[in-house]
Amino acid sequence: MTMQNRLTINDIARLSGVGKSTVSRVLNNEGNVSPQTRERVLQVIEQQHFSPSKSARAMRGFSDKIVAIIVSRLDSPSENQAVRAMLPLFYQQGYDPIVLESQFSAERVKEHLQVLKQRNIDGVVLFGFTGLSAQMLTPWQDKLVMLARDIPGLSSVCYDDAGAVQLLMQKVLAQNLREIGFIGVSAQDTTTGQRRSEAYQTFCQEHGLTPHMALGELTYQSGFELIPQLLKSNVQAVICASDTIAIGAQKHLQQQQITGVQVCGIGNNPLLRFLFPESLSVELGYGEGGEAAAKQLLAQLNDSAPLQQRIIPGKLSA
Ligand SMILES: O=P(O)(O)OC[C@H]1O[C@H](O[C@H]2O[C@H](CO)[C@@H](O)[C@H](O)[C@H]2O)[C@H](O)[C@@H](O)[C@@H]1O
Repeated sequence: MTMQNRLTINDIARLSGVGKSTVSRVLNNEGNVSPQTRERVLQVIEQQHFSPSKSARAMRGFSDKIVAIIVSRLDSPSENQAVRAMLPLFYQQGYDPIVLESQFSAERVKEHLQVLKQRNIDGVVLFGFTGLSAQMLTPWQDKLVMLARDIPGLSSVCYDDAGAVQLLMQKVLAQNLREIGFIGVSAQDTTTGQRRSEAYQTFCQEHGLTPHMALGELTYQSGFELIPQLLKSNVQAVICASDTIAIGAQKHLQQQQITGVQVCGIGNNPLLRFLFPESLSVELGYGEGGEAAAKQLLAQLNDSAPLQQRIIPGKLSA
């Protein structure tokens, strides 16, 4: 346990030679404290790396109920949709949400969880990813819901990765397009990578189609740079593992004035619909997933509800 952990407002008051209420007034930025005293208290707070506990926060009029949302990327459109859907539910129940970012680093998640434990945070929604271990997360199982990934022993809300690819493949095949390419991401990413790529390959095998695959990153740039490889194989349609990748692929086709290639994505991103309305996409249920994760976490925290693993079904967007 760190020094920071053990200190209370009483300790700060003692070390500063003032009363507890004075420390509280300084923390609250209220008047009625001389500049010298305020300076002294702030110095002690800084020296001791003091941060007020949840109960002290409550004393200062902040909510005593806090949930953390650990996203993988703050600039991810899909994660933003999910976060936006969960926020109103937390607010309704009097929880203040705080947002942290993992950048797909298990080490960073570990650090975040350590701090959240020290701060006695009520619960966590974690956008999961490959590389997170059950060992690290199981101690949190009663107060954690994972989104986009499942780990045995934890509540989770996942998307139907394989189902989304199948929906798109069926749709383009029904249009009698048989040269279908795929732009995916590395199989080190279990869901967006491995599951979606495998669904594509399996579908090709089952329907006697020749696979044409290119793998890159979760970026516009990847779609833009990889589609030329598939065009060399005269593809008539390209399934992209995400709408972000599909936007990049469409941008290339637009720049090169290539028409007649049906581009498909996954995620029903409004930007893809706005820029390239001729694209096909699957509504994977990010909003629904965010809502489901928030509801599950609140049920665990408020009613000790049992852990639950759920998969949101996707549907072709209109
Ligand atoms: O371009 P985006 O809108 O960010 O969508 C790309 C994919 O993002 C999500 O998957 C990635 O983050 C997940 C955690 O949220 C992680 O589990 C997964 O491995 C990453 O690929 C989202 O879940 C996918 O549906 C999006 O396609």
